[in-house]
Amino acid sequence: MNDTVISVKDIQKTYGKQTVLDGLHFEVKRGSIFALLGENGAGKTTTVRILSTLIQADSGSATIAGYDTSREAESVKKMISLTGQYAAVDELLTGEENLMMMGRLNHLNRKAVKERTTELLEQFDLTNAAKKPAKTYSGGMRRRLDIAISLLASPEVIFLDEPTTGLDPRSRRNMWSLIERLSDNGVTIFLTTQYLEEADQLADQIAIIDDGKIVEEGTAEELKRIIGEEKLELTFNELDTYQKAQSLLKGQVNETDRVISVTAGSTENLRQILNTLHEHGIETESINFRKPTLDDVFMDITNRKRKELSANA
Ligand SMILES: Nc1ncnc2c1ncn2[C@@H]1O[C@H](COP(=O)(O)OP(=O)(O)OP(=O)(O)O)[C@@H](O)[C@H]1O
Repeated sequence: MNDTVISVKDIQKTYGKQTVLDGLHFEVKRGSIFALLGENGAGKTTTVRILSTLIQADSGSATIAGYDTSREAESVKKMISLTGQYAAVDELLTGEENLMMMGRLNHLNRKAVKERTTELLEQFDLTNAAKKPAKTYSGGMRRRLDIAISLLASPEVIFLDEPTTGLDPRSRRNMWSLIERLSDNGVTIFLTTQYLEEADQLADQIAIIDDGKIVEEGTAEELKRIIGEEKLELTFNELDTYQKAQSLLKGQVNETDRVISVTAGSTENLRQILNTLHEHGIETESINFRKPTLDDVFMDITNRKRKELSANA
C-alpha cells in the first residue's frame, strides 16, 4: 500500500495582487498526524480549502489517496471529512439527532445509524448530553459533536482546522486526547494550528508555513535540533537594565517579563556574554539554562527568512 496519502506539489494561489500560497510542497504519510503550523494569515485555511476541494489552486496539484483535488473532487470528498471553521452542527437539534440525521444523509441503514450514533456519543463523551439541543452545549462539546458528525462517513483523512482555538486549557487537553485516539484508529489527521505546543504534543510531522511557503519541515525533535543548542535565559530586575542589555546582546526578548534568551553556545561564548554585561555594570536577577522549544524554532526560522528577504531587497 502506498505510504503517502496526501501529496501537494507547487501550489500557487493568489487573491487579487496578494500571493497567499507560493509554491506549497509537502507529503503526508498514511495514518499519521500532520500539523501545518503558522501564524494568522500564513495560508493554513486556504491550504485546507484547496485540499478539501472547496476552492481551486491557480496552479500546481494536490492528490488525496491518489485522487486529484481539482479533477476528481467527488472521489476526494468521499475520502475526507472537514471540521473546524465549517461547523456541521445544527443548533436546534440534539446531539443524538444531529448524528442520526448525518447518518441518514450518508445513506447508512436505520440500524447502522443507531449503532454508530450510540458508539460516537460514547466515544466523544456526549452520552449524557445526547438528548439536549446542541445550542446548549459548551464550545468544547460542540467541537466534539462536530468531529463526531464528520466521522459518520468513515473518512480516510480528517481535516481539523484550528481545532482548539478559543478553547479553555482543560477542553484543549481533552481535544488533544481525542485527536490521539482518532489517530490510534488508523485515520490520517491533517491539523492546522497556530499553537506550537499543540503541534509538539500531537504531530508526527510538522510543516511550518510562513507567507504561503513551507519554511521548514520535520518531527518536533528534528525541528528543535535545527536550533540545537541550549538557551541561556537572562532575567533583569529593572526595565532600564533590561533595555541596556537588549542593546548589547543578540537574542529573543520578552519585555513584559524582562527576559532575554540567547543561544548558550560554547563556554567561550558564555564567558563573553557575562563579561559584556559585567563591563557595562549590568546586574541580572537570574540566569537559567533551558532546552530549545518549538517557539524558539519558529521565531528563529521566521526571523532568519525575514532577514534574508530584507538583505535581498
Ligand atoms: N477569499 C479571499 N479573498 C481575499 N483574500 C483572502 C481570501 N481568503 C484568504 N485570504 C487572504 O489570504 C491570507 C491567508 O489566509 P488564510 O485564511 O489561509 O490564513 P490562515 O493561516 O488560515 O490564518 P488564520 O489563522 O487567521 O485563519 C490572508 O491574508 C487572507 O486575508
